[in-house]
Amino acid sequence: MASQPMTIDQFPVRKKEGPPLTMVTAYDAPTARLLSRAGIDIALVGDSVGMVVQGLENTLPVTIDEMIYHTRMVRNGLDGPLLVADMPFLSYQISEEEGHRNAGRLIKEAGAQAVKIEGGAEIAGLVRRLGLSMIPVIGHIGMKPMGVHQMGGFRVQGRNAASRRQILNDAEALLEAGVCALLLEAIPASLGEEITRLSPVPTIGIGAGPHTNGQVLVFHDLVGWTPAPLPRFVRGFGKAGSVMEDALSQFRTAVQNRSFPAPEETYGEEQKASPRKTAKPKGKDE
Ligand SMILES: Nc1nc(=O)c2c([nH]1)NC[C@@H]1CN(c3ccc(C(=O)N[C@@H](CCC(=O)O)C(=O)O)cc3)CN21
Ligand SMILES: CC(C)C(=O)C(=O)O
Ligand SMILES: [Mg+2]
Repeated sequence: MASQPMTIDQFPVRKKEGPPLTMVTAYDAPTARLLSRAGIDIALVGDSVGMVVQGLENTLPVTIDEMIYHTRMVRNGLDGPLLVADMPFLSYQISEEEGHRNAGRLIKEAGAQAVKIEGGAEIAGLVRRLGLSMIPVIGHIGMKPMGVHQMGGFRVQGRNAASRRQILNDAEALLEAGVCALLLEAIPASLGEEITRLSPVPTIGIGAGPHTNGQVLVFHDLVGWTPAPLPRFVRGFGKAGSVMEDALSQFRTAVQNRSFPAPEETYGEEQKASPRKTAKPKGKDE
């Protein structure tokens, strides 16, 4: 259960003391309720919705209107975790003005409390501009899934000296521009450690090793609802996929052998209290 609602002013504190931050993706209200009940710190409405929910091969087709729609649904079920929304592909790359308008929509129309943006030094101007509108930004560096075509697939980043230097430069530029946290994706643990050491704000890692100030995973991956093969950094903490599949096959069997619906699951012609669901004593029906 959520104790104190999570807010961004607690980030510097959680960097220094307390347990590592937990962030999990959510795309709808029922999932938001689960995160809230489990005491997760941050709900991320990720553009991974394109892959995980829409069934696409990458995140590029996701639109700002889809992100607003999903962020609203999450907001409606959320009680406690901080609400962060991803800026999708082409919602901020064309101009700072467009980025400003779209980040503002996620806050104003959808109820996000911060936005997350893939990019390094090239988005520093936008981060500063959003800061002037008091919109908190999480910078997302390392593997940036929107670069899938440039990378030729989803590839671990920062493994050679030049790439490592570039990611460190990006981290420094974002920190200078005033990000409230850094999300580090698919980089060697030693680089995750180095950025965490130089950063005054929390780092949250996904495939960035054990030294970051928090960890994030995609909901469907961590509950065991994503088909194999999974990236190396995923741990399936549950078996939600097989639990739901089992419920579905039980339903199919029960319908086919006519054990469902049973009499107590069936309406008579008279109004009758259901023995399971109402407190009305038996025999007092009108
Ligand atoms: N379900 C899901 N989980 C995610 O973590 C996730 C998404 N979707 N969609 C958006 C991005 C894309 N992500 C990905 C996708 C694939 C790999 C992957 O295949 N990694 C390989 C390593 C590749 C290499 O060695 O360079 C692996 O085996 O870990 C990693 C991150 C992370 N994000
Ligand atoms: C994987 C996380 C960090 C993300 O950006 C997303 O879910 O879109
Ligand atoms: Mg994303």
